Amino acid sequence: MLELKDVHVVHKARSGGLLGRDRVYALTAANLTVSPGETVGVVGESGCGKSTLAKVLVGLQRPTAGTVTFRGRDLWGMKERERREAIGTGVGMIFQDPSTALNRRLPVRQVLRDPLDVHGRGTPAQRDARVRELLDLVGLPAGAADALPGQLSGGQRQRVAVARALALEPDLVVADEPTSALDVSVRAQILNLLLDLKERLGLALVFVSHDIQTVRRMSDRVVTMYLGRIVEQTPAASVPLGARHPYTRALFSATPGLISPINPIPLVGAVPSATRPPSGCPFRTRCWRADDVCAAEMPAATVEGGHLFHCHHPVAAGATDIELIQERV
Ligand SMILES: Nc1ncnc2c1ncn2[C@@H]1O[C@H](COP(=O)(O)OP(=O)(O)OP(=O)(O)O)[C@@H](O)[C@H]1O
Repeated sequence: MLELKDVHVVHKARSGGLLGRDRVYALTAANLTVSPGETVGVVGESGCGKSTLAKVLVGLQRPTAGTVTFRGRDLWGMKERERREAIGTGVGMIFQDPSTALNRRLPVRQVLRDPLDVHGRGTPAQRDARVRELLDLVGLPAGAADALPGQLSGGQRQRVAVARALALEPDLVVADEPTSALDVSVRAQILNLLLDLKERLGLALVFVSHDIQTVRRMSDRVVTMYLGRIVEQTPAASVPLGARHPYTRALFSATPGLISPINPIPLVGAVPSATRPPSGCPFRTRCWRADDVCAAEMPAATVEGGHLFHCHHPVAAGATDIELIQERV
């Protein structure tokens, strides 16, 4: 349904740098396919390019290089009007903070009618009916239509954002940290709503989150990003012990409540700057398995069934955290 091929996004550095020429390598050589009905979870530390990937998927970020194919057509080869129509009706996006994503001056009714009006869907009466249907779909009372977003709770606002994303019956919803701005008490409700809607409507879902436990629980496939690169794609059922990339293992090991809450595999040092990524494998400066080969060459993809990873020295499938910690000593 949606495919990224060798997609790069390079920004000019905000700081400008020497002569203003510094570049930020936000996304490098990204290859990703999203199939109908599947849930893809994206994990990685702050600044690794998760939001950039999400924006590329929903057509909000034009790649510096590479192709984005949506329903068999090159998204950035289309005329602007066609692209807006294809993305506007085919992909819904849910942002982190519903307070900023929704227009505060418009009542919920208009927030939800807006995409229907823009894309000329149905008669005015049919649009009103669709608004009622959408509120019902996300578990809000019909009376919520008259409220301004500011009069709703954070959880209710995010329900409105979910309803808006679904207004035009997309095949794919991309949710970028959809619960991180919400109270802990309502996070589970929003996640369950997303899962429920996904099942009922047969949606594909791309779910970006810092909360890797949740990603693991919600997804069919876990995509690990590091310094702008997709370094591993693992079937969620085999995460974490089946993951082969040392970074995925370290990331999941550091999550309380997973396999080794007491002795996580330590991630030594900080993530290098995205303006000067290391040569070869981007993770090598923090990897206990790295050697000269890792510094010389970016590892090609190894594909084993539905599992893909880029590593010269992958961890054995099933290796325990304790075994990996011992390797480091
Ligand atoms: N418009 C921009 N101009 C310059 N640099 C940018 C821009 N947008 C993102 N970046 C940089 O690109 C890199 C990737 O950013 P991105 O927001 O995609 O990461 P992220 O994984 O979503 O981070 P977080 O989890 O903190 O939201 C970062 O180094 C970020 O500072």
